[in-house]
Amino acid sequence: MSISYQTRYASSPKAVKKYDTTELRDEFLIDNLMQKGKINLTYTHYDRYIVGSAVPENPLKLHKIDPLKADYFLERRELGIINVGDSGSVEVDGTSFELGNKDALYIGMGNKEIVFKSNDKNKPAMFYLNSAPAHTTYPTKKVSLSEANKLELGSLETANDRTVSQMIIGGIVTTCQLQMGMTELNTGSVWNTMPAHVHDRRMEVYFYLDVPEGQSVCHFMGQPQETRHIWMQNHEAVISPPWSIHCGSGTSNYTFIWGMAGENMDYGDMDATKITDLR
Ligand SMILES: O=C(O)C(=O)C[C@H](O)C(=O)CO
Ligand SMILES: [Zn+2]
Repeated sequence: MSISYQTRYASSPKAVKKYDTTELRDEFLIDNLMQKGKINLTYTHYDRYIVGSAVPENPLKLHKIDPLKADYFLERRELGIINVGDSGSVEVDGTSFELGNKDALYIGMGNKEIVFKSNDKNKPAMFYLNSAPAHTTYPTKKVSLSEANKLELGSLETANDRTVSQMIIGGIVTTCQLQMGMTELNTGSVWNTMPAHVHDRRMEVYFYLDVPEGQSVCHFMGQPQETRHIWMQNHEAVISPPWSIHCGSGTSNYTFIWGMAGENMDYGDMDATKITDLR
């Protein structure tokens, strides 16, 4: 089975300032995720982060892709997976890990055969995938949402009452540079990541889910004094360059998965922007 992949090169803030809606979406929006029976990947040149999905009706194997120039996908990489669909499993060199809805799995460098399976092909698992280059092997580990480290942030008064679940993060899982987690907005709250921040030491990707039928999320990006927006639908992802803010406001509450890589593994390493300084 062939895996479909596309490549995204990195853009400078100077260039992005001049992008129109189509150019912004072509460069940063990933709107081909969660297609039944397929593995779709986007290889970005932002910290060589790969974003993708696997939705198995029949078992799907994660083959190497050409830009890796490797013998197998995880020869020099690590992989984070969060299941946003029905139950399924991921087989890692013959060991099977059951993943229910919103369970995560970290797979260390050096594992050769990764196979995605759904428990019921009519109600498939939907595996969201993030991968970053790795320099050593750390143990593969499953993390359920209840095992995550929780941060209660924001308030209903400012429409940003939300729970951040840190899932693939130091203290829970040891990784080379990958971090992943999930942020759930409570009913009545629509703003994520406000006050907004940048972190020039890490890139980030947001994947929006649990967006109700007929609703959308407006994702904000750009330098704090030169912001742009991208309207996003359920199960779409957006690349956030290290120089860009990444926050959003929905027409209802929703959930999103964040994933990051770079040279600083400290989640709290963020340069916040005063809300009133945003332009
Ligand atoms: O709601 C939030 O705030 C977040 O989830 C923030 C992200 O986790 C993030 O941007 C981490 O750098
Ligand atoms: Zn961030």
